[in-house]
Amino acid sequence: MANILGGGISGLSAAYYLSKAVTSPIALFEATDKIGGWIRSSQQQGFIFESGPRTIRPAGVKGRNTLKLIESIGLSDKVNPICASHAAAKNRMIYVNGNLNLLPSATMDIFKKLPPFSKPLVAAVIHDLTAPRNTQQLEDESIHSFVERRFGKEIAEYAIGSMICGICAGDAKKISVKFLMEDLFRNEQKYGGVFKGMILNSLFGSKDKIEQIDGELINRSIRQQWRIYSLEGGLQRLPDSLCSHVQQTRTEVHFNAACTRINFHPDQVVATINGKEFASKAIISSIPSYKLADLVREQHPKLSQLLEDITYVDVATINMQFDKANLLEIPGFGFLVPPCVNRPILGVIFDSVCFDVKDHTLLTVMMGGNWFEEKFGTNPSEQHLLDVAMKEVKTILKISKVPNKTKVNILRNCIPQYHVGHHKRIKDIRTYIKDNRLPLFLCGAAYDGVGVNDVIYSSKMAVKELLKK
Ligand SMILES: C=Cc1c2[nH]c(c1C)Cc1[nH]c(c(CCC(=O)O)c1C)Cc1[nH]c(c(C)c1CCC(=O)O)Cc1[nH]c(c(C)c1C=C)C2
Repeated sequence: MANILGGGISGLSAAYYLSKAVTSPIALFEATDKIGGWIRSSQQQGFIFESGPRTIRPAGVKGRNTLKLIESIGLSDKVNPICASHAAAKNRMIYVNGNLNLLPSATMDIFKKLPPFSKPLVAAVIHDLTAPRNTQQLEDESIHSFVERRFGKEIAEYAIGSMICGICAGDAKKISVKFLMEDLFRNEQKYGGVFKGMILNSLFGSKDKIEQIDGELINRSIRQQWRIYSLEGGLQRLPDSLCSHVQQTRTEVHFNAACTRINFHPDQVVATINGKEFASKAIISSIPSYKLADLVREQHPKLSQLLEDITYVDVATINMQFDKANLLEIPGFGFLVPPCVNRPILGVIFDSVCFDVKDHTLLTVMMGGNWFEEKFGTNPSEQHLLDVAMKEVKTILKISKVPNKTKVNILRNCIPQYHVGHHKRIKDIRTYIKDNRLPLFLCGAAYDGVGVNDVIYSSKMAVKELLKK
């Protein structure tokens, strides 16, 4: 039926959705000896170190879709939720002007003047209501320039600059507004302002039909007001369990099976893997776009170029475990450092707060992203990255104790960057595939969202598309 390339969470999800719909055997090819992609949890003397993603959001259609999948593979009782009243859900900070500043968490906070902002956040609403409409009908722009025009410079620099770091380790001055705020961007174009658009849309706008996904775990997440959740034993339990599940439902998972070429023929598509040819009716690709670009270059150079134009960044994550509890002055999710502050780190996650670890303090320092090479060169040593991380922890969190255990992870090309023009590029890629009738179905982080929920949902959509043919 179809061969699947890539054994990260997206490829495994594709195998899961496909195996639910068809009875023929499915083959999944993973280039390395591990499944799970960037989701990697390791046990260190009883503590869990996550090198990549560690939590998932339950909200929205994509969030509910992931909960449904988790329930259906029997992981409901392994979910560790963080509810609305938890410190990790309420306290998020940004480091500006030499201080950790709590971001507003309650509605009434928008009327208060909270540093580092020089005015109450309600001033940003007034700014939007009074700022002129952009007269040029832009197809796209950077999220920084859009937010600066509509809500003012401080919101763009501090709030959006750091948020984009926390989501894709990217530069808000390069990332497309459509990455996070497509509806708000359209509101301005249609109504002249974001809030004007929100009000008019709620009164007169047509309501889009939202996919209904129900389930016991979803109901529990709503009842208990989950904000984020992790899994007992670490997030890697998700790809591990998904892999066991699909292996029991007719999917053959091949390890150390890197694809080196894809050849499209009139009635089949052939993937060359370790020198052997594997024919199928279709291919679902969940591998990074730059890797897929190499595989199709010979037959489809134009498609290859479009795929190659999606750039990726490197992120270093440094896990630290201190043999002492309560080293943090303010318990919370952690803090982000906006790029305008120009420090060598992007942020720090307070893992011991998020995961209720008593007696010890666990942190993860995030570094690099869009600024990896600028700050650390092309090939920094693990020791150098660790030294920088420890120095920043000492300066910002005033923790001068030496960590008992550390782990440095350098994640090369881990997050795709949805730069201005990304949506047009993705449209061009899909148009090319359609016009050339290629039996190629795309999922993964490169196209329609970089989060765990996004990539699982992208696999569901890729399978849906394949089954339509
Ligand atoms: C390896 C670093 C990652 C950075 N962003 C992501 C990864 C994997 C992906 C990501 N992180 C967040 C989102 C938003 C939606 C969501 O699914 O929650 C996405 C797509 C939010 C987020 N940011 C940080 C954390 C711990 C989370 C929760 C989700 C997760 O566990 O990844 C902190 C953080 N992430 C990055 C940086 C630089 C950073 C800074 C403190 C980059």
